[in-house]
Amino acid sequence: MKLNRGQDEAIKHGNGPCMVLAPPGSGKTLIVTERTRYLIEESGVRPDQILVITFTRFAAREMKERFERLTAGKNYPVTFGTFHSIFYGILKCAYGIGANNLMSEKESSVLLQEVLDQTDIESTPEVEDEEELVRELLREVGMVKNGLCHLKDFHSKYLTQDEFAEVFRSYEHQKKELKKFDFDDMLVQCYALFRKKPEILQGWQKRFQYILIDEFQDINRVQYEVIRMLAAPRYNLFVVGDDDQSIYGFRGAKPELMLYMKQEFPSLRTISLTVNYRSTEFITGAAARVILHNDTRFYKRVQSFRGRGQNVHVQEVLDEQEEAQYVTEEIQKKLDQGIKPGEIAVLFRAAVQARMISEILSEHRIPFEMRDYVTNFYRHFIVKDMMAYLQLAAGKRDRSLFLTICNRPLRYLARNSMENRQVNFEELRKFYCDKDWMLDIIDQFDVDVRMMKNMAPYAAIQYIRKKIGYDDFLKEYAEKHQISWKQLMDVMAELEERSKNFKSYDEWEIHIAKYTQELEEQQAKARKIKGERENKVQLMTIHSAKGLEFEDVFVIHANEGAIPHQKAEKKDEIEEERRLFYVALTRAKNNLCISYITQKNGNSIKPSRFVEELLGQRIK
Ligand SMILES: Nc1ncnc2c1ncn2[C@@H]1O[C@H](COP(=O)(O)OP(=O)(O)OP(=O)(O)O)[C@@H](O)[C@H]1O
Repeated sequence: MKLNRGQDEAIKHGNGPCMVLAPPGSGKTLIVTERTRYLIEESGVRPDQILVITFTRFAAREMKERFERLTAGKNYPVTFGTFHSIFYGILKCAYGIGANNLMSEKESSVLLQEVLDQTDIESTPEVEDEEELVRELLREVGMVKNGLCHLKDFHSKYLTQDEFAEVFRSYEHQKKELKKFDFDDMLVQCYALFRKKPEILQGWQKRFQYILIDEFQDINRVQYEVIRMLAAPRYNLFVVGDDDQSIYGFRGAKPELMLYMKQEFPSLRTISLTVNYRSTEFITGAAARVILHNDTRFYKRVQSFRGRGQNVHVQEVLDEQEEAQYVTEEIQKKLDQGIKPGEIAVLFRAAVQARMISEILSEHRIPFEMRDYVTNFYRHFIVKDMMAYLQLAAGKRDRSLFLTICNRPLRYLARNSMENRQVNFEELRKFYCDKDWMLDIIDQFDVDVRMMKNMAPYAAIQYIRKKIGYDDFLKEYAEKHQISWKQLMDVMAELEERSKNFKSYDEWEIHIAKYTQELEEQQAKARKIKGERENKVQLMTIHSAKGLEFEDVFVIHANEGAIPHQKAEKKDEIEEERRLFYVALTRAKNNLCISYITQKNGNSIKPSRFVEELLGQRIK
């Protein structure tokens, strides 16, 4: 492979800070491995003094493998790792913490859920269910830590300032009591350690005299600060990145730190690369037309090394079903032409958008692999409410079931009227014996539960919605929390549709347990690092596709509300969505197909503004 001038210059950079700014497919990863080899073999740097940092375990492993292929058989002891793995190693040496001190994502969620249960905080705006609220709050807790923010300066999207502070403090306190560290603590604790113990910092500065970082645009404040301390006093800091591919703002990434570096290190050498070796001209051109609409970016010139290639294809389809059929047929044609399944990717903004395509691919017996977490529909709060009603109808009387739905719709039943593990209507009547109007409500509640006793799930759900008044409750809920009522009705419609397949609650319950187990097993597999992808079509979110490349890429569901995501409103949020779309387009080497739907649940839906930017025209 003949390196271009910019690549050669970057690889052979001497000492001091250097930043390589480069577009997709320009060989950034290649430069990191080549430079590491160069430092050892040409500049005489000791391999154990070199630290190479990436953002994901997958990327770290791929980088290490590329380096090992490059330096076949030499087994240089260079340290490759993610920020987390490296900072964990440092904390391990300093405090002797071990794997049992680390909290898994699941444990963090459980703890945060417990913290929420100890407060009076109700389900809140903008999230669909408790599970999503926990996930979002954990992300916000992480943002405070990763951004080295003061609590008073942080504004939660979901809780008031006081509520968020209460949750944050309580979560941190209980975690400390358990002597546990979560994912983000690794960074914050390392930062605190280096500030408190200069002698420890000096030891690590001596150990890692050359630091190289890939995907630098994804760095957050605390990572930046720790690296700055670690790289001192020599600042042999070599970073590569592309501000247009910064897609982790929602987790606290600060691409502007790339700009900041220029001010902080006046001696910083900046090298810009311009050649894209991955994608054809049609693809790089289409991607460039889209990203030009972002204001906050470094200007870049990009040339394709590959020639014109095939035109980018944009396909309009009626709905998700038709889209999945279309993409599956196109994939089959590619496979018939001899393209390996692993060289084909289907990319989407959110994992739920893979539901239909995965079903149709299975029907056609096309092997595929999903990389992302798909939320379990049965964990949605509406579904949980319906299930609680159905269980009461089936004769169960657990307190938790009563607590779930006793005020959905509002019945004015207080928690302390249900003190026992098992609740019965007689006890409720006794509790409210001096309030006639409450007795009427309880009687009606009792009648409703008995009415549903012999109903099939579909009929029972109809009864809950219309006779008990659950739809009205949802309407009020949507208004109070300013969320889309239509979205809640979509969940209801989907649940009703699914309920038709089951004659009784018991039958349905068995199905849900089996489905949940299968989903969890598939997700546990997906979490493991994947190597071999040759034999399976790759289905993944755009976030997961970062850094990867494929012969053929299908970007599905390119619609307003999906990408840009419906929650993205502010200019910077839209710009991050545009960068995501850009990342998706630039994964393709030869063929790129983008599809959008025109109808969803009977309503018309618009194509993404990014598709219009790509085409250079409005779609009518
Ligand atoms: N000088 C070169 N000559 C030929 N091919 C090259 C050259 N430099 C890089 N490539 C090839 O271009 C492709 C993209 O390289 P690489 O994955 O390193 O890009 P990247 O800049 O890290 O991309 P991204 O930012 O999109 O993740 C790879 O297949 C790589 O082998």
